Parts: sequence; C-alpha cells; structure tokens
Amino acid sequence: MTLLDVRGLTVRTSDGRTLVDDLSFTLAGGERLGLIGESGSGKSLTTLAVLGLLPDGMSAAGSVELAGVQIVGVPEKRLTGVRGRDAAVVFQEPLTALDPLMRVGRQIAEPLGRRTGLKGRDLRRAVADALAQVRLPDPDRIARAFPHEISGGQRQRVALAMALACEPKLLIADEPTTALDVSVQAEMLELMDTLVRERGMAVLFVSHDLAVVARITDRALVMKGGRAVEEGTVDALVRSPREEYTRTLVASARRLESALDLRSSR
Ligand SMILES: Nc1ncnc2c1ncn2[C@@H]1O[C@H](COP(=O)(O)OP(=O)(O)OP(=O)(O)O)[C@@H](O)[C@H]1O
Repeated sequence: MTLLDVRGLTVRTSDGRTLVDDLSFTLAGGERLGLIGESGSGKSLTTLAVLGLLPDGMSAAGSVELAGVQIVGVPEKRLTGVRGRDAAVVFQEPLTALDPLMRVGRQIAEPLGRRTGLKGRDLRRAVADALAQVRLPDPDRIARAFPHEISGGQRQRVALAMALACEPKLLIADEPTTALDVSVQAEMLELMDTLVRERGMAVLFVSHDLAVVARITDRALVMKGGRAVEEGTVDALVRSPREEYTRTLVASARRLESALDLRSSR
C-alpha cells in the first residue's frame, strides 16, 4: 500500500523562485528510497515539504499524501497529529531536534509517554529501554545528561531514539551521518538499518553521498536543481546510469571507495 505519494511537488520562494520543481515519487509501507544530489539540489526542502515544515515565506504546490492525509495547503493544526505518528525525522545536526536545556531522558519521555500512556517508573524504564535499543551504553546516565554533556554520535543516537519512540510508519533521515566521524557514521548506518528493519518502517533517506545511500536503500531518486533527474534501483544507477549527472555521482563515489580501499590495504 502507498504510504507516501508525492505528485508534482513544487516549492517556491515568496519572490517566485522555484526551488523544487514538479517532483513526483511514491513510497510503499516498509519501502526505502534515497534522495541523492549535490548540495542545493532541493533534497532537504522536499523532506520539509513532506512534513509540512517549509520555512516561512516558502510555499508548496502539488500534492503530498502521507498515510492518506494531504499535507500541501493544510493548516498547521491538522498536521501535528501526522508528524510523529506517521512520520518522524532525524536531521544532520541532532541539536536541531534536541532541547539544549532539557535532560535527554525527559525529551524521549515526552513522545514515548504520549504514545504508550506510560507514567512514572514504567515510563522511566521505557526511556532506558529506548536508549539501550539505540545501543547507548549506561542508558541511565545518558537519560540524566543534558545534550551538550554527550558526544555528537551519542546525540544522534538519542535523536534516533526520539524519532523511533513515536513508532512512525515513515522515518525521514536527512544526512543523519554527515556530521559524524567515518567510523561512527558506519555504526549509525548499521544501527538505523537494523532498527528500521525490525520495525518494518519505510525510510526516506537524504544524502549527497551515493555510497551512504547504497547502505540503507535499494532505490534512489537523483535530484539536480530541484528536479528529478533519474530514478531506479541503486544497483541499476551504479551499473548503468542513464543521465550524465548520475554518471558523475557514481564516478565520484567510486573514486572515494577506491581511495578508502587503498588506505585500508596499506
Ligand atoms: N530558507 C531558505 N530561504 C531561501 N532559500 C533557501 C532556503 N532553504 C533552502 N534554500 C535554497 O533552496 C535550494 C534547495 O535547498 P535544499 O536545502 O533543499 O538543498 P539540499 O539538496 O538539501 O542541499 P544540502 O545537501 O546542502 O542540504 C538551494 O538553492 C537553497 O539555497
């Protein structure tokens, strides 16, 4: 069944510039799609439009249906239920999602309590479980910490735990590992892959890096200048890219991989 149906999505600024141009794609329940393209190609604005979170002064046209609910042109009040329940997001910078003045445990307790109705000691235990699920060591200590007291990699795991606490049907991940060290990045991708598979969640995964997208999704949509250039399985895009731009992406991913191979064989 279609979970996310994007048709002719167009995002414009108030002065009439078109930043996302007539974009269409669909995502079935449990399916994973990568949005790939260079910086400024419109990937982030697409995910924000899917959540009805476009910055002030920008407007969306076309249609975005998430779990059968229209997002485009719908008043903010009607969207709060959709966010979290149907779709949750992990951003590149976890501090975007975390409140710097609130202990980590309380931040996870909020969505978790809302969904499960748990309170008091049971809720505290569920928070510790949620932190353990994202493989954070010593979950009780992490729960008591403020976001600045833990590492960037740990913060990103907390942001993932918060997103999963809502048990959304769709996880949107926007460059979730770009700010992390390469080794931490690989662990985070593996963790995300496992947790999403266990829950049968769909994923919309945004990255400028084809090699990263290939670890999480089977299918990818290539974007350039706000438009879809090419869509297909990651295998097909890598093996036989039809568009010149996709060829460039594949070539640069290959160069990086072979540089890494060379380093690891030293
Ligand atoms: N708040 C904003 N106001 C004006 N223009 C914006 C705003 N946010 C994004 N843009 C412009 O919209 C275009 C698409 O931006 P978007 O952030 O979606 O790209 P992206 O592909 O996600 O890039 P990146 O990988 O760098 O995040 C860019 O040209 C960008 O400069």
